[in-house]
Amino acid sequence: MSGPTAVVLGAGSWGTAFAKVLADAGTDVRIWARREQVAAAINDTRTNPDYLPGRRLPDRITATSDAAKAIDGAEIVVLAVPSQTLRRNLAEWVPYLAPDSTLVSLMKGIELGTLKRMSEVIVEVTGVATDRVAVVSGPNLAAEIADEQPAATVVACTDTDRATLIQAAISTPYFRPYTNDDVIGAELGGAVKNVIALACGIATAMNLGDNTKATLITRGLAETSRLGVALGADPLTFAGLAGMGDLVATCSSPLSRNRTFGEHLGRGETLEEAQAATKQTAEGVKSCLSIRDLARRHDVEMPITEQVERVCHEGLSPRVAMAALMARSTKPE
Ligand SMILES: NC(=O)C1=CN([C@@H]2O[C@H](COP(=O)(O)OP(=O)(O)OC[C@H]3O[C@@H](n4cnc5c(N)ncnc54)[C@H](O)[C@@H]3O)[C@@H](O)[C@H]2O)C=CC1
Ligand SMILES: O=C(CO)COP(=O)(O)O
Repeated sequence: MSGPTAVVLGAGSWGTAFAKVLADAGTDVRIWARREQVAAAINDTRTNPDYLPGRRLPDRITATSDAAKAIDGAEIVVLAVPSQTLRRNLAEWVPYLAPDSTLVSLMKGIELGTLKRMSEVIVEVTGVATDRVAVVSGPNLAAEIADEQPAATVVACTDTDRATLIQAAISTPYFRPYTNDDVIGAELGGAVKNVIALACGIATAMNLGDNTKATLITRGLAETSRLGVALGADPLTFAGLAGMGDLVATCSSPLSRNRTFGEHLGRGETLEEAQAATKQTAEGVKSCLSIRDLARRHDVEMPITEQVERVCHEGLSPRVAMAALMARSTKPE
């Protein structure tokens, strides 16, 4: 059975793995790659050696670096570029969008300066109604999904029919999507967990143990929920796949780019040294700034995010940051 046609804009590791999920669920998929050589490699070798080496991609996937060709006629338009470049990329793609297409965000970040969530950026740049935008977020480390290891995710959309359409388009024996109408909660869960994963990476490199990491995860979830509720999210979302699920996966996994980036910082490297050592997007490094600003704007306390921002961008030593967290005034849980 053939599903709707889809385009995935962005040939990074999650964009490519997600295209495989769509294809395995019976959807014909085009991938847009920024670099022609990445598109050619996908078409010629059925792999994406730069971002997802060693995983064979289904024949239903084709790739191009021509955005107009890629988007033409697609009913599902999946956005999988780094959060901070979305606005610029999307502005170029608007003319090619089909009138009733569903725009799906895979991105886990908050825009610098505007402090907008990715779905807000999408609505602002394209002018589409909010209910045409869906967010897919959950414990979905790209390499594990590409290896077909069982995992679940959340499809959040205010339009239940669209959420169900996307759910059907990505349901496979190894990928199990749940629908949810809490777009704000799903996006905040995804963005803030990257910052907490940086903290867990820092703690790992400091040789701190599982109690410390469980404390960061749990109190990280508390500050995520506080911000979410202030912005109108359903607190229950944070107990689900897009909240706790993704937080636990990212904070525990050596596959996480954010946690790995945190390890570089925890070993005493500067931001520049850590950046030089990593090729892929660690969204939390920039989003810790916008999340901190969002928290301040809404008068929400986010102590872990504050300390991660200081370590990343103000050169604070991880030991001083950890001591500052422990020295906060005592309070009820
Ligand atoms: N990799 C993962 O396991 C997961 C990633 N995500 C999220 O998905 C989003 C995309 O991440 P990945 O695919 O992992 O990224 P990646 O780091 O593997 O690749 C990023 C992609 O964006 C492209 N890119 C970089 N700068 C660009 C620009 N200025 N304009 C257009 N394209 C540009 C790169 O060429 C590459 O194709 C991020 O927000 C990430 O947080 C979400 C779930 C899982
Ligand atoms: O979002 C992710 C897993 O759900 C991937 O996390 P990283 O971007 O830290 O690799």
